[in-house]
Amino acid sequence: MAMAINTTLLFTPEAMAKVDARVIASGIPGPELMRAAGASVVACLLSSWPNVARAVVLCGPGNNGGDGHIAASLLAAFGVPVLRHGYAPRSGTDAAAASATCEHAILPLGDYRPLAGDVVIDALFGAGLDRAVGAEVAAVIGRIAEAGTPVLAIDLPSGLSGRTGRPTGPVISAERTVTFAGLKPGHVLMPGRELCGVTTLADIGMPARLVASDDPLWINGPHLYGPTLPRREAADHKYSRGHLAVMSGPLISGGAARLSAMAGLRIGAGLVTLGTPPGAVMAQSAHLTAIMQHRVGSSADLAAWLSDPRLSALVLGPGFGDLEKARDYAKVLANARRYLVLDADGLTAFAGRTGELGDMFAGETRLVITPHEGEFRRLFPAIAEDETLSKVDRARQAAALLNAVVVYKGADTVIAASDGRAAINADAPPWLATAGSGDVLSGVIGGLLAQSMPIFEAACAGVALHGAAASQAGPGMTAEDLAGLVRPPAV
Ligand SMILES: NC(=O)C1=CN([C@@H]2O[C@H](COP(=O)(O)OP(=O)(O)OC[C@H]3O[C@@H](n4cnc5c(N)ncnc54)[C@H](OP(=O)(O)O)[C@@H]3O)[C@@H](O)[C@H]2O)[C@@H](O)CC1
Ligand SMILES: Nc1ncnc2c1ncn2[C@@H]1O[C@H](COP(=O)(O)OP(=O)(O)O)[C@@H](O)[C@H]1O
Ligand SMILES: [K+]
Repeated sequence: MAMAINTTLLFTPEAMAKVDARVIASGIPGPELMRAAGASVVACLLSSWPNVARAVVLCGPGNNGGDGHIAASLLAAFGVPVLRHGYAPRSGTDAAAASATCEHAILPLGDYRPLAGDVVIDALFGAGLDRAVGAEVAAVIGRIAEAGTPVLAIDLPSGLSGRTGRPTGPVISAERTVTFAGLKPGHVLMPGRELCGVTTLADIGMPARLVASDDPLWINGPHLYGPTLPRREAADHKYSRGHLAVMSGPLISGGAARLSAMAGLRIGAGLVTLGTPPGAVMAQSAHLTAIMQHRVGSSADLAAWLSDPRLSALVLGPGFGDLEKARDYAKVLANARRYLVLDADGLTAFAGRTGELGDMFAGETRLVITPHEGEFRRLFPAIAEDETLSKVDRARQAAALLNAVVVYKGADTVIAASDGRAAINADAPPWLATAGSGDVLSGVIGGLLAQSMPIFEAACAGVALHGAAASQAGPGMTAEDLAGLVRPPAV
């Protein structure tokens, strides 16, 4: 039978509980899963800390604790000194059976004092955590952090929500985390990703067909967008590869639009034109070679330009400046049924007016918005303030409100569509946090839209390829370097 880890879907704790139930109902007993989970924890511990002096298993009352008991008994069998501190399992449960396999007594949690050479196995709470940990757990978390004792977390560091990636209160900071069958949002959303340390996904013998979920939530990657990437054909000519327009701001802030336009060209749009206000045309000309210009000073100019049907996608916002004009242009673009990437000033222009923006772009989804945290808060204050919502929930709600694809940026960029599909991008390097890198992203997405990629897939691919270019550039990268390194993958 094919056993599996699922490396593309993300499973909320609720979705993973359904997987568990399905697997057990299929005839694989819970204790067997627990034994495999405990064994994978031991394998990780012994390969990462081969010189461990003492393995200290902190065990909670549920199945997370059960995995810890299995690990404790295996480690003892291997001759590793073992200590168990924590709570007794509830009687009659799989965790109780697991606990009975270990002869070491369970000492009170509060009695644990870290020693040099200890490695802590955190088996207190995993997917079942639903509130802040109590004072006793908080105290031991504090002592471990103070002593700098390395922690290997089972499933999730205790105190971290697997759904939101946010701590519910005091939280373990792990060096490594071993989780099972599939990642949870909490492993990739910030700050969860950092609190987990290095996360390993272990195969515990669940049949592949059962490691599935109805929730359309993925890790971002080519499994989402690969089949829809623009294909290069021998008969291609520049017009067949799409025409992207980037609206330029005034003289003082034209660089942002240039970065965006350069990225659009690099990602493969056949033509890229700056729509430039008359006062900035000369200055832009001095900087441009492959990128063309068209004079656009008013909504009427823009509407006239859009009579060219080849102009299929536009970017509006980077360095744009004039908020009223941004609103007018967005309306013209919506009426002309063009694809629009709205970024930066284009987003600020609609603060307090998201209803208006959603109405403009009703019907087939043609709008992508790319807010960073500040812009998201400005646009959707009520959603942003709701502490019960994860970043995925927030992006999904915003997407549904606007009938748009939302690219909610950050170290854990979330891409969400109005139909509920969502992806989390977890591998962008931190040196992307540099002025102008967001302008490059809007151009990448715009360039892919101009090449007729479907809108959600274009946004996912844009975020992934933007991150890949940054990884290639390395630390010290500037937005100019980044725009120069963006490339379409070979298809
Ligand atoms: N998915 C898989 O593939 C597999 C999963 N497995 C493992 O199962 C784990 C999930 O087990 P689980 O459901 O028993 O939950 P777990 O995290 O042990 O919590 C236990 C109980 O603690 C309580 N509690 C909650 N918060 C609390 C707080 N702050 N302070 C105090 N108490 C708190 C709450 O009970 P309550 O007190 O509310 O009645 C809760 O029910 C999973 O993480 C993985 O390690 C593997 O064994 C096999 C394959
Ligand atoms: N710590 C980080 N790790 C990875 N990517 C990041 C990080 N911080 C920001 N980014 C990415 O860098 C880009 C910054 O965009 P933005 O904030 O709009 O910058 P700017 O307005 O200067 O262009 C986004 O793609 C964002 O997701
Ligand atoms: K844990």
